[in-house]
Amino acid sequence: MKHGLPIARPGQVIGLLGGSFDPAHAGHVHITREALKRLGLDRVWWLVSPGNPLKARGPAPLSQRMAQAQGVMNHPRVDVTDIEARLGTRYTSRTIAALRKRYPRVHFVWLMGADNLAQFHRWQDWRGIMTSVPIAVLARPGDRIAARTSVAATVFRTARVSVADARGLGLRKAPAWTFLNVPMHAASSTAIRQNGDWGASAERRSWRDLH
Ligand SMILES: Nc1ncnc2c1ncn2[C@@H]1O[C@H](COP(=O)(O)OP(=O)(O)OP(=O)(O)O)[C@@H](O)[C@H]1O
Ligand SMILES: O=C(O)c1ccc[n+]([C@@H]2O[C@H](COP(=O)([O-])O)[C@@H](O)[C@H]2O)c1
Repeated sequence: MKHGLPIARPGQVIGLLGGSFDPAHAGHVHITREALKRLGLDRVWWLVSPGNPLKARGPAPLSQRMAQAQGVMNHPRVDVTDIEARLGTRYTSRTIAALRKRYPRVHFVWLMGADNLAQFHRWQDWRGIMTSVPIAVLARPGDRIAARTSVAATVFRTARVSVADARGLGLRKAPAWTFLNVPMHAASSTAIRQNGDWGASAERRSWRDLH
């Protein structure tokens, strides 16, 4: 880590998995391993978000989510980071712009579950994200059809890369995205929270309180 940011070598292909991780679970681990394998990534960085701009409910404190995520994700090529808090960014478009500026010779790939592609067109400057980094979408139970018929998938249909070519996704010029129809994992943070296994005593703050 340099200035609290991970070190990356020029030419490396790094997957970015942004999330609330409130809490991190086996589904996150599963898609991370699948992305490493199927996209030929050198590393994956988990970006534990200070707070999802679209979620009204505030997450558990960042330090608590970071510690829990570090306990769940144990892989030599994965870094669990609080990059967005360090950069002072919340919106993905700004995070990606800041990372591309700091790591001009690194190839970033944005990773997300199918549920996020379905509502991707609600993200700030989502077209700008699409045209700045390649994106890999990973199957999630219940969300495959919504993702495939989403606004983003429709608008950028000609930029879709076949699974057969997914290994080279990170070196492609954006817009370029692929849908990885990986074996699905049903874990979700919502279900864990509903079971009362996480964050019952966590101090929760709304996203607005964080600003
Ligand atoms: N089981 C899963 N399969 C595929 N993708 C997943 C899975 N769980 C999470 N993801 C993806 O990981 C990223 C971070 O997810 P997040 O931290 O919001 O977890 P979550 O389980 O979706 O949380 P919540 O239930 O609170 O919305 C998102 O892109 C999400 O789509
Ligand atoms: O930039 C946006 O407008 C935006 C809107 C919603 C979600 N995101 C990002 O999407 C990632 C997944 O969020 P979440 O809460 O579903 O885990 C996380 O990195 C968020 O910061 C980003």
